Amino acid sequence: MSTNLLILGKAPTLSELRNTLVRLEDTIIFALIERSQFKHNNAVYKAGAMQFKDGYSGSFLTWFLKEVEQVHAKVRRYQSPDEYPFTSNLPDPILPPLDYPPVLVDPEHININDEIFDVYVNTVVPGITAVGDDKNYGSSATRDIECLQALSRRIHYGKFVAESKFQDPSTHEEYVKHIKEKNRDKLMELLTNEKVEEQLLKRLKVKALIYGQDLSSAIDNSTPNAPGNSSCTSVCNICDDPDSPDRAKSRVDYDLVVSLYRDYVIPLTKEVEVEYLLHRLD
Ligand SMILES: O=C(O)C(=O)C[C@]1(C(=O)O)C=C[C@@H](O)C=C1
Repeated sequence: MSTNLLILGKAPTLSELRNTLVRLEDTIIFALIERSQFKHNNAVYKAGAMQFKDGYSGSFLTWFLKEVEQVHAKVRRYQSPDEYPFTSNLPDPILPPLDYPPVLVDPEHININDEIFDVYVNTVVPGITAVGDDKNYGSSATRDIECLQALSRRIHYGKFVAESKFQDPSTHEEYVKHIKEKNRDKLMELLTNEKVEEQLLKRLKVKALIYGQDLSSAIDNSTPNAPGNSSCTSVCNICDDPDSPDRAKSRVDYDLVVSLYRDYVIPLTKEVEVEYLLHRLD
């Protein structure tokens, strides 16, 4: 987990927030790599597939998530303004509250974890894992929870990003106008920075290529396209050829990581930003 900017006593700047988003890319890629070592294991996600002694009829993942969140709630995880639970009716913390300086104005307490859970279980997991069942249910669900928490934190960070954009004197009046008119499209247009998105997707591909490598081949100089091999000309020194044998050996499909961000992580972050802004003046 990266340094928590939110207990430092001042509102983080947009560039500090973007640095946190960049660090979270690493957390998310490694979490996906960890999950992808196990098969799909559909029994983890299917309600009723596993028999609970207490008669619980949901899925193993939802049961596990609830148990984990109960413990985390007790040590005040969800009092941090960048942490959002997936389950409800959680216990109160057993520790005194921490004093977070108020940065957000979030009257609706926006939480889109249901949507994140749905995308993760139905799209991400089948995409990053091999078909089949290897019975590693506990290990798979543990990794799932790590992925879900990292994705949720990243996406809900959109609130802080939106707040910093709202406070920026160069665009403040425009934001106020669109918020007052409840103009969702104009807000989306104003907060979108295509260049930042483009750079992010490029960086992500390089990271996923590098982090996904099997390093046992990288230290063998005779391996074509191994990092350090002078014949490789790509930016990260790793072959990006879809037919390369290195690609088949990658621990995670880098194009899938890029499409996860392009199709879900960035759009959901922007959805959080717009929702937050729409209620900013309530
Ligand atoms: O960095 C920003 O300005 C953001 O709002 C974050 C983010 C993202 O999700 O990475 C979302 C919207 C922008 O178009 C660019 C990037």
